[in-house]
Amino acid sequence: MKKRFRYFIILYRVFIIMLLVAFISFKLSFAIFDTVNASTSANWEAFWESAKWMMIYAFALMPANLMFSYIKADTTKRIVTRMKTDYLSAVFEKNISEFQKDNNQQYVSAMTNDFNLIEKDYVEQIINIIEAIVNFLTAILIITLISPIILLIGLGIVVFNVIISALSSRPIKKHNKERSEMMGEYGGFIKEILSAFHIIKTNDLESRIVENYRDRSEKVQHKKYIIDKIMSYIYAIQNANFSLIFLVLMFVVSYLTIQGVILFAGVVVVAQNVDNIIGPVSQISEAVPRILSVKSIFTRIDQTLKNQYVHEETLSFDQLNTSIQLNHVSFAYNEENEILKDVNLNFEKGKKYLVIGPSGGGKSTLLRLLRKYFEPNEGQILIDDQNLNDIKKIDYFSKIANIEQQIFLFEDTLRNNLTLYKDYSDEEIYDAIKRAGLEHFVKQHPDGLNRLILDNGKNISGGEKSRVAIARGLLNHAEIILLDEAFASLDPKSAIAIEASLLALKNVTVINVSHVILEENKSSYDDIVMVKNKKAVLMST
Ligand SMILES: Nc1ncnc2c1ncn2[C@@H]1O[C@H](COP(=O)(O)OP(=O)(O)OP(=O)(O)O)[C@@H](O)[C@H]1O
Repeated sequence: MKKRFRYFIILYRVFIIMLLVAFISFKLSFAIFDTVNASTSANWEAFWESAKWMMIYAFALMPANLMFSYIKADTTKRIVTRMKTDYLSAVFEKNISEFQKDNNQQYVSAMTNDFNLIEKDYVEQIINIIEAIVNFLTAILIITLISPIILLIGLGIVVFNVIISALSSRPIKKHNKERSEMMGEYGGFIKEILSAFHIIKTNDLESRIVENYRDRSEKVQHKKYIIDKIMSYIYAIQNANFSLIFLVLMFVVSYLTIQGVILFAGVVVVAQNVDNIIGPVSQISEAVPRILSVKSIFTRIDQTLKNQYVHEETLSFDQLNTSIQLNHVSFAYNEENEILKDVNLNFEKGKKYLVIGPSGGGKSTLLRLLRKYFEPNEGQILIDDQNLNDIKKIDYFSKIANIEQQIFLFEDTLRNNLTLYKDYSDEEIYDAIKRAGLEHFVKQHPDGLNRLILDNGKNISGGEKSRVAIARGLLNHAEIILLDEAFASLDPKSAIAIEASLLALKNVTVINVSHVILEENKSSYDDIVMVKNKKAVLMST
């Protein structure tokens, strides 16, 4: 979110069209001046000529203003879309380990509530300020040409209002920050109750949840009420200020007319342009506190995106040649609880390993280290003698397949869920489908590979989901397949068949964490790893 300036380069379009509007307004003002002047001096010829130009400029102003509104809306859309897209890309820059520690709701909240506020209170207000400045300067120029003394009054107004704006933004800033945090938690709560829908209904928890929701909603609404209340005080002060400005300006103009410094036509033009002094000052006074109040939201968003731990990865990785070696590896998620201590293991290329051990013993943790989600606190994981920490994620991830019990499916076709949007021939896809035991599933549906998978696989069974994940891994031609309870939701017959096909893969290293040992395939493993009491040791099969 740093270097926000680059998002606003596109504002040149708004600026150009605004200059056009300002130019026409300028010409219109002087056409009015000439028309009134001609009428007071009873010069018909000059009157018709200037009246003609007055009409031309007045009509030209309509399409110019329309174009301005269009460009303004289009520019806002482009800036906000770019900011949102960059935000999501920055989220994907986060380390997996740090992302897992965070509450995901903060990202959801940033992409919804925070960006709505940024659009309304930041982007739109910056555009309003450009519009206001151009209008203000045009009006000042026009009035200065009529009478320079009014320029001094105009500048006085600006200074006064900027001070008021800056002072009034302070309380709003604090409340906006608190509201944004509150919205994050509120969104998390809503997500939670919707995902626990069936548990709430079957356990008769509706009234409790509704009450809890009402309390939280009340707090959120109350915060908005406080912000609105402060904003109304600010607007009231500003309105009083503007009325005063109008009176002062009209007093000065009337005085100068009596003194003979300004013509009557000048009074008309000043009156016509007073709005363009007061309006922009009002717009700027309203926009500045809103823009400043968004600063806290940007700070919060920037913090959510920051990786606490940054390690530069320098090594490329094309293929596994010999082994994956754990050298005195120790790991803890937090200081109190060490999960693995001084683990030494060697996974050889092409061999098949079954990882077993008691629940909570650290099997999945071992896999997470091998998947490069986390780094060992001590010791090293060496991939062909190169430290896994230094290997580029993009290279490494393209060579491993992760198959887990929890499988994520996109709301898209079966084909895209299998290929993960990469290019594979139909032959390759059908081969993976066959080996993963998905043939019947594909054939039974009239749309075949184009059948639609709904909302994370709501319309398919757990076993079918597992097979999709396995087919993905096979299709990816991964060199290292890491499985975590991948067969847990399969019937024994399918589990045995799929496990056997994975164990038959040549040159592919398979590390399978599983509670269940399928006796039929046990002897096809090269080694069994027991993870227990913070240790991981090889046992013979
Ligand atoms: N992200 C995490 N943060 C903190 N502690 C964690 C985290 N993930 C796992 N743990 C803890 O680490 C220990 C090992 O967990 P792990 O999931 O590796 O065990 P496991 O052997 O795979 O267990 P199971 O067979 O039940 O899946 C457990 O005590 C668990 O509570």
